[in-house]
Amino acid sequence: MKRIGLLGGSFNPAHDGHRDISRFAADALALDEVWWLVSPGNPLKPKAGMAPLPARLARARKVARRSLIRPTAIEAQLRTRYTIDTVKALRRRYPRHRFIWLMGADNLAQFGQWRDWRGIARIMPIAVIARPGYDEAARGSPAMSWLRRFVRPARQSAAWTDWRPPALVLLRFRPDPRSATLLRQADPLWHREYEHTRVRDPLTRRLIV
Ligand SMILES: Nc1ncnc2c1ncn2[C@@H]1O[C@H](COP(=O)(O)OP(=O)(O)OP(=O)(O)O)[C@@H](O)[C@H]1O
Ligand SMILES: O=C(O)c1ccc[n+]([C@@H]2O[C@H](COP(=O)([O-])O)[C@@H](O)[C@H]2O)c1
Repeated sequence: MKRIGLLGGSFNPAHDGHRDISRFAADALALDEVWWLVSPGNPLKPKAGMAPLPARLARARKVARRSLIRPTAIEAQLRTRYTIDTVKALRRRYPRHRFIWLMGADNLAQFGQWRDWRGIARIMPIAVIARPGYDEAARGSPAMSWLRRFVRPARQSAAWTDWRPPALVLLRFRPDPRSATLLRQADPLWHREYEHTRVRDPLTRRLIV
């Protein structure tokens, strides 16, 4: 049985903030691995400005080097876009693993707009990582008014495999202001470097095109 954190994202591009929050969360939650689910396309985000999936996965692999992080584009293979479908498919495919959903506070602020978000929370525990500028919106979010009753103390976070979902834990590490938006502003063509890179998905061994 492996304990796995799932961090879904556009990773457009992946950055050291993703790496640091993943490592902190792995520590707090005693995780064996953190899988970065590099999304073929966030259903709520416009396609414009989204770098190609192979470039986003290649960059994520580079940022995640020599760590317990495994970037994957498995949603492309599962043909899932909505997180509810992804988490159901992953549980079927890996019945021996235990999964916890990880997300930054900005995602919790929007969580009420995700398809069947209560269903997601009923499937696996959720750990939310504080993020500068978003914590108030997250605390007051529509989803939080339902999730609040399921909050567990952060000091118990390593015991998450004993929790019966819904269960939510709020993790606070050193606030990390890094974001993909800032990186795109500094270098909108960051993905050029990966244009001719052939990238294999480390989880499925498939070539990503
Ligand atoms: N600095 C950070 N602190 C906390 N959580 C973060 C941070 N950066 C990213 N995350 C979280 O990592 C996951 C993937 O993030 P994503 O790929 O959207 O990167 P991003 O930096 O938020 O991108 P963008 O600026 O384009 O929205 C999300 O759950 C997001 O909340
Ligand atoms: O399932 C949904 O309705 C849904 C709506 C918006 C975002 N998500 C997921 O949330 C994760 C974060 O996305 P992003 O683009 O904010 O990095 C990523 O895994 C998306 O697939 C999921």
